Amino acid sequence: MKLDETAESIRTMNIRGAGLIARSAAEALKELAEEYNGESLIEFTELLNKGRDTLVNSRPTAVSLWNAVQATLKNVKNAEDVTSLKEIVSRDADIFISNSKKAVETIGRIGANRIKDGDVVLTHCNSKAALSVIKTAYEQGKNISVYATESRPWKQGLLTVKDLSDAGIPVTMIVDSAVRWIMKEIDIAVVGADTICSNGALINKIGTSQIGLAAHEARVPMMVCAESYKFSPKTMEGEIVEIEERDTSEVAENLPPNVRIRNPVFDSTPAEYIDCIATEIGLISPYAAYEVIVNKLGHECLFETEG
Ligand SMILES: O=P(O)(O)OC[C@H]1O[C@H](OP(=O)(O)O)[C@H](O)[C@@H]1O
Repeated sequence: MKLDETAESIRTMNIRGAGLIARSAAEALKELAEEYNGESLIEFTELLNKGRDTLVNSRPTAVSLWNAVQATLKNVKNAEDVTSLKEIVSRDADIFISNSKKAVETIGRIGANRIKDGDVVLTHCNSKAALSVIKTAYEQGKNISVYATESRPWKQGLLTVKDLSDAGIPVTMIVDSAVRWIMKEIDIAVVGADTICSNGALINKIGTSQIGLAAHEARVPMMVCAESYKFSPKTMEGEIVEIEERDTSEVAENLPPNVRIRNPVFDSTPAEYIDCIATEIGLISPYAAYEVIVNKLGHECLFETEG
């Protein structure tokens, strides 16, 4: 798939889920590099930078996309010629993609340790990292069942219930507004992440903060499942994460013309509602987000887009 097609597929949500978006972006840059048949290092670098911008502008909220292109292009400056630049981008894309897949597996193993035999789990939207945790717990022989939210307006919950059902896990779908009513039956809420801020706040699918609030009220722990590239270095500089608002036709059509619709598709859950974050580098407190950004992602990535 050409880079422009990948960006368009991300925008239209044919490619979706923060981890898959990240891997697809790395793959698109790799293909762009491999297909370059010119001889100018400057022209090649400009092409890659343009590709990076096209990808990053396709969806604004999930920092996984930004971190993926940073990781793929971080050594561009070290290339001496066109051939070495191709090799560098191809290698760094492969490393990112491979580490990303391994991270989802590791998160499954670590997060599953927090799920007990007999637990009733609540999940939201369709997170590969959260599903890795739930499926690993089930594969460990734990007798669990799952409530999955519908996740309006895109109804990603339908993907989740199919996946869990295919794995043999008892699953019940509920509408998003049933979360607080059902919470009394829930032992643990397990959700994914699009972005985690330096203050530990979680940006995830719209409705996640209501789950956090209801779980907090009911003293039900909420575990976030997130690869380290879901943490945002940009928030360390005070950036406020842009919450994507998508086309209103996704919510409803043919309403009277004076009815306004809004379609924010992410929200922010404060750290105080989050029990723990299962990452590939361990189970951490949301208040350790700053350390993950500094130690795992590095300050360097903050400044690479400048100049
Ligand atoms: O990376 P994984 O864990 O698969 O998904 C993380 C998050 O990405 C999704 O966003 P969208 O459906 O692309 O808007 C959901 O918000 C999900 O929780």
